[in-house]
Amino acid sequence: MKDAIIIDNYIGGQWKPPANRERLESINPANKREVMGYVANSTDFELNEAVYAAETARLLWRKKTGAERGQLLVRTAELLESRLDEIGETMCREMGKTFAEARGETARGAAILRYYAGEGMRKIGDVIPSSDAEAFLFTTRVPLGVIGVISPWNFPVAIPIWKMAPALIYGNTVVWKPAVETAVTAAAVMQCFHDAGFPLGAVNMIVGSGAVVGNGMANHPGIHGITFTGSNSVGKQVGQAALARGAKYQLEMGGKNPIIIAGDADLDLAVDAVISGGLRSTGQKCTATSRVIVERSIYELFKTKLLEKVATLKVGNGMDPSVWLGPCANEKQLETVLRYIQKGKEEGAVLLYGGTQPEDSDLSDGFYITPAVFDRVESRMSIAQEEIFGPVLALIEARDFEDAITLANDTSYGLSASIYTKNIGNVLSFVQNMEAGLIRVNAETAGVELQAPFGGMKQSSSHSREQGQAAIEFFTSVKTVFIKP
Ligand SMILES: NC(=O)C1=CN([C@@H]2O[C@H](COP(=O)(O)OP(=O)(O)OC[C@H]3O[C@@H](n4cnc5c(N)ncnc54)[C@H](O)[C@@H]3O)[C@@H](O)[C@H]2O)C=CC1
Ligand SMILES: O=C(O)CCC(=O)C(=O)O
Repeated sequence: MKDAIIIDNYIGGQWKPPANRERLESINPANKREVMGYVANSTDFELNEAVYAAETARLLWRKKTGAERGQLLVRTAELLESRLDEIGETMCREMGKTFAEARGETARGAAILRYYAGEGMRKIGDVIPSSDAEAFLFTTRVPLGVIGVISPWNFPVAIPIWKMAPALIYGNTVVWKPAVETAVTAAAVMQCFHDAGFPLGAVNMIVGSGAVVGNGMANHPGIHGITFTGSNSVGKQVGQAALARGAKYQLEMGGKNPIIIAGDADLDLAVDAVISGGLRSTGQKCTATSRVIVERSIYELFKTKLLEKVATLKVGNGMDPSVWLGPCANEKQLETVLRYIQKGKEEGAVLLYGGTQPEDSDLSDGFYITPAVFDRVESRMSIAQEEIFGPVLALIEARDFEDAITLANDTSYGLSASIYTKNIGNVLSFVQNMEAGLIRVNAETAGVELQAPFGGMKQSSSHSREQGQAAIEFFTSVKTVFIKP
């Protein structure tokens, strides 16, 4: 067990304790007795200080060239890369995903920073023919100002970086509120920005509860744009607060992602995709597979193959290299998963495998759950409609391919979806009819590429897109310029 560390706020280029000296605990979900950090329980006081620092910094920051801003992002990427093991271990111990996944996510953070460093050198406008022969008409883009970033615990490095890197490269300054559950990992990321030498106040971090700091950010008149990833209920509150005061907002929220296994699919590959997409990170991805829609002709065979493989997955502490599935990230999440497993049984689905807390005494202090496979799930059931955010797979039988598409769309969410088939007609029908922002053919439902737009349809997002060049739409305003001699 390592010693717990103190996590302060980062404001105007300095680490500062909260004025009230209050702390919250961030604990290791693999062993709830291990406190990872005593993290700031900040209030509006620190939030105001950070917004002021960001506001003061923005006038200088926006005057730097894209190349100058990009150099700082590259330096941050280098620092993150030089600390992959350290940050990967902190993440694994603080939120439970395996060390390999945590290290991979940290490397992804570095790749995102490099990508956006390059954005500093790309075009930010268009020349448009004017109706006046003497005039020059063009568009340019300007930063929004101060950006509030509210991030969750499930991707504590990648998500904040894919929000902060584009915010910064396009000339905005940032106030970031990470999830308390992963504030120790967040501080390690923030330290990379600090060590890279960003101007004082360009990036700030305030640690505290969502109800106080997160809500305070959504309502703060000094925050010009707010980008959020998390639950639907909170996302909607953030969006409404921002709308009410005329600020720009971007919300990435839940998913209930389907994978369709068509009658002609390669079943071994499909099983691997369901396991990887549904159970990696203990199912705690908004892109995780949760509904497995299988055509009747191969349903029983697919089920047998899936169960065989699921039974081989080792549950345990993610720092053990032989472990495939770490604990749920926190106690509330474990309780949510257990509640849905109970509800699934009550509503008539058949629990074929898992869904229990392991009996192994070594695991008794962690938030562990064995991966669950439900059979005979019907689309109306809660486990087929509501986001669980855990290692729970719901098998749904489809009469035929058309029925599979109808079932796949039978949800209020529309984040990601995938299909396994060899039939080009099935592929085209899926591409045309699937209501989701990210659709993948012969691949798992998770697997976001940093250079491509990412976001959902229906209730999954505010209909905006993050990542890739799509990020410029949120983090800048278009200015149309007409010049006449
Ligand atoms: N889309 C995604 O990637 C995520 C989805 N979720 C979903 O949300 C469920 C609950 O997880 P939570 O961690 O409780 O999500 P959450 O939505 O409460 O937390 C996400 C972020 O919002 C902040 N927040 C909380 N209340 C706030 C408020 N009133 N105003 C502004 N910010 C606030 C949190 O501190 C955190 O930084 C999960 O079971 C899962 O279904 C959770 C995390 C990520
Ligand atoms: O699948 C991914 O890599 C991204 C998932 C995500 O954005 C999320 O869970 O919030």
